[in-house]
Amino acid sequence: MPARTPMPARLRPWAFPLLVALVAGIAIVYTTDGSGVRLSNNQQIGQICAFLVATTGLNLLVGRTGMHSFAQGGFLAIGAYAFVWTQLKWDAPFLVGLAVATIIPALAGVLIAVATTKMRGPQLAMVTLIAAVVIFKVLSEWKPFGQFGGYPNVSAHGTSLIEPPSLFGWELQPPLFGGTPATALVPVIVLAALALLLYRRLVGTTWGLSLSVIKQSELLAEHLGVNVYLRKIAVVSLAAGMAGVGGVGYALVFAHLQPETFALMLGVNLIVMVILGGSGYVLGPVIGTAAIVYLQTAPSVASFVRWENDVISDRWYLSAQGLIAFLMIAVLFAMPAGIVGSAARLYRRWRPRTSAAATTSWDGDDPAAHLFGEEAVPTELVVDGVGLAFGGVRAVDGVSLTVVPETIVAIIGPNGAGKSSVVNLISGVYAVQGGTVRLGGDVLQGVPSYRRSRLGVARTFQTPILSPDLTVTDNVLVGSEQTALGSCAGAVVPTPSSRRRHQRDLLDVAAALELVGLSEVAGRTADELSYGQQRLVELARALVSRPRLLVLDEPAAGLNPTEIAALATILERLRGQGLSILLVEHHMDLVRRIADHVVCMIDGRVAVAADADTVLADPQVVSAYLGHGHLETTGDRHA
Ligand SMILES: Nc1ncnc2c1ncn2[C@@H]1O[C@H](COP(=O)(O)OP(=O)(O)OP(=O)(O)O)[C@@H](O)[C@H]1O
Repeated sequence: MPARTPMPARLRPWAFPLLVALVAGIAIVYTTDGSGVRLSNNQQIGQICAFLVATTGLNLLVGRTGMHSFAQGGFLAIGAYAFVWTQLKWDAPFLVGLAVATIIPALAGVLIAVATTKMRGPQLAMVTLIAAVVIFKVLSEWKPFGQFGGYPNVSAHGTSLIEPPSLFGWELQPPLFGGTPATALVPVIVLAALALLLYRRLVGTTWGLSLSVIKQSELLAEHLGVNVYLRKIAVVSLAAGMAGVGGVGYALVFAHLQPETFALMLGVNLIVMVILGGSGYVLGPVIGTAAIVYLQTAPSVASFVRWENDVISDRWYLSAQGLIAFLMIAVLFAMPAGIVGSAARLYRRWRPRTSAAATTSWDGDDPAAHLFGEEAVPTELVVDGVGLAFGGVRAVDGVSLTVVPETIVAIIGPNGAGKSSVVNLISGVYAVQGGTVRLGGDVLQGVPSYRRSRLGVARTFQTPILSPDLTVTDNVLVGSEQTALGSCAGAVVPTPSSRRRHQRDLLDVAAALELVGLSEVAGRTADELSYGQQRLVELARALVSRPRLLVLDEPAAGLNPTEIAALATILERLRGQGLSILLVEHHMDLVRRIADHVVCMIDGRVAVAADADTVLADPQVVSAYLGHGHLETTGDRHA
């Protein structure tokens, strides 16, 4: 097979914006041409673009954050009504109307996100479904809003046709008559293009990547410094604002509001568009939205339905909606990841793996010194008399230990001794029941995990938690310092400083990957890696936040002897940089080699604490291990 020429790295970031600009340009030229363009074609294109803004926002929720919301149709309706209000009541300029129609649904999104913050899965979906119904009822039946729902040219209903707004002195004519230039479609197409570019930009930033982590594990997200509560509110609000923009597009295309358009089915349709196209992929909603809008309005579908009624059966009436539903079920049955998702998976199977390249490679001297050299603040961890009980089980009973900078402390002990519970108390999974935990001058107890992470605590888990579809680089990048507003604003509107920060983060990722020996696989997706490599990705992710304390829960579990030796070398290098390292470990060879101090726990208490040789020779330790397994564990307990 001839070698494929990869696109030059310099051009790669421009490929997608150029493609979007090209397609948008063609759509604009076509719809504003006027001569002979069919009204139905213009309305189809306008409707696809209007809905696409909403479905792209929804993709952030469904595809990225794993939150299934039926309220997006309701937010679109709020945007449409708010825009029409500003036009008919205030005679406001177009951009003012657009801003109002974005902000009001975004605020409604905040309300719904706050109300549903503790809900997940079906419960969340149900509440958003009810919200969609309530929004529809209020808008269509409450008089102040209901008056905007009308049908053009039907005097019995009165008419609420919106006068064409003007933008920069340019009248935005809706596609109401065939053959006229539909100038109103220009902003609608531009807004759809901007929504796609925003999505694409957002998901590559630390802020956007954190959404994928929330989908994977909220616990992990908290441990990476993400305030999950605020981030979910932010993403629901952003998606709702985008739905509002979609509503403006809808009002511009049809120049009036037809209340039944915004009924519950709209929310259902929007979510189906995302899933059918391929949730989590930028092109998913494009394909899904275009396919469903086309099918719903295509004359060929109507003809088929007529043919079915006339020829096959007049006893069974197959509606266009019914036919589309059948088609969708068939497509999803064949392609569970949606059209784009399944195509992407096929492509990945076929693509030569060498094509995956890192965006930034490491060409410095010492990656450990890059990450920790200048800014490292040696910090001592002091755990003093902490306790934890689960019902009647005392998992941790008055445990005290200290990790001074530039040392590795290992906690060993038989299964169920309370080792992981101590780690969980330090990282904030559980609240301590008595005792204190301090890192340098900072008191950690009572502080949520995301703040502990920002104070310098980084940890890995017994079983690695990675986002399988993301590249190794992205999986590590998400460990970079997470701040709330700054990173969101920088993600939405790129500034020179946010760009510099992103470049710096990518360089840190390259350094961390070099340090753990994974530079070669930086561009691969996490699910292409071996188990041992996945553990090292977790370690790299913990390192890019430049922690002061590194806590590792059984880092050698599942690794082969060569990988364990490599891990030992990495940890020794990190110790050399002044880090305080605490690890829970069952591999005694590793403990013997690297631990400066060993704490053996038995039944929730510290039984012995000293250097490795002393602890491993202690009769209590020997008998506790003999009771539960082997002390000289050279193999892998989990294998
Ligand atoms: N979430 C929980 N709910 C109830 N009991 C728990 C929970 N987590 C731990 N325990 C109990 O607390 C005790 C200590 O468990 P822990 O996982 O801390 O032990 P460990 O030393 O880490 O064991 P292992 O080496 O098997 O990981 C055990 O009796 C365990 O059953």
